[in-house]
Amino acid sequence: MSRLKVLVAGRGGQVARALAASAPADRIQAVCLGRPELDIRDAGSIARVVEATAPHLVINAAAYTAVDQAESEPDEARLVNAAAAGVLAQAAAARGAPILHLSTDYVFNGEKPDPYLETDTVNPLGVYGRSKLEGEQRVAQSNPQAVILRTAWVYSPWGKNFAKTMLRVADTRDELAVVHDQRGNPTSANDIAAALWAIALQYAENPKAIVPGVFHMTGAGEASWAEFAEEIFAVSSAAGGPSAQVKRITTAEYPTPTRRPANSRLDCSHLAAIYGVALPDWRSSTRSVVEELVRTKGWSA
Ligand SMILES: NC(=O)C1=CN([C@@H]2O[C@H](COP(=O)(O)OP(=O)(O)OC[C@H]3O[C@@H](n4cnc5c(N)ncnc54)[C@H](O)[C@@H]3O)[C@@H](O)[C@H]2O)C=CC1
Repeated sequence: MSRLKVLVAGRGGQVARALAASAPADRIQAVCLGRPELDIRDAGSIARVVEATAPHLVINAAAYTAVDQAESEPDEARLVNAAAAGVLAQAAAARGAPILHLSTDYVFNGEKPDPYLETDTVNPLGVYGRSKLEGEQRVAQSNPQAVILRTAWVYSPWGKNFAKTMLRVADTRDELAVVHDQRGNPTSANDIAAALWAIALQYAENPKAIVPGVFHMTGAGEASWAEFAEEIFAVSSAAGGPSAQVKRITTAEYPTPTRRPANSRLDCSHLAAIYGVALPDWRSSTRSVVEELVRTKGWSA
């Protein structure tokens, strides 16, 4: 194959922007589309775009990601994250194209004391997690070459994310209360993009390289939200950006519309074993994203 043509759905999102910024242009032609040209809720829009772009592979980075808001918009969350994801996967399958589909750590209830394996029982605590879980099932049923990649705690220089929120709040406050009893894997959208391109390139080399299934794909290492915030402020302060004192609190002290899993750490060894892909440690990636945010004052955007 000369150049692999990849359709990326969800253009404005963190992962889609990271994909657009890092596509290896000599080997991959990335066509990144979002609304209004590609609205994945609209099967006609998917059909038109897939016919016009004729992709060899599809990446679904479009999603309804407002975790708390999903509790009051369950139909919309389900439409985007489940039904639409299935239709996109089916449209790819009709062309013989694999789909790389992103999912979430929030498919788990967080009661396991250790990092979750792909074989562990799923049991989402809220609407968002349930809609993403149904999306996994629909995508897998609709495309025999579906690679479902569960990631977590995504941050980047773009869009809405925890790192930007911390810097924005620290710009005006000296102290910040952050929960310390939820543990997970902070994951840079840039690292997700690099991993997705690595898998796509394996397919470009060898069409038999796709191993379908569910894979965990997060930054290496782990943190609580409070530890993540502390690291963000340490890097920011060293780079001359805003920082604040972190007051470690419990989830009970910070109620939200959706319950979050106390433990959402994912074991990523299956991805390493099958695709040879492992994401860097979250601290090194946090450093580069926060330094960029400080350089560009990007937290205010
Ligand atoms: N942000 C996070 O912390 C986490 C994200 N994920 C998953 O990773 C993937 C990427 O997440 P992010 O890039 O952070 O999300 P994001 O919210 O930054 O981007 C999602 C994009 O999808 C677009 N979109 C929504 N509905 C659409 C539709 N009907 N048609 C076309 N585009 C539509 C939005 O406009 C947005 O640009 C998603 O599948 C998400 O569920 C998983 C775990 C954590």
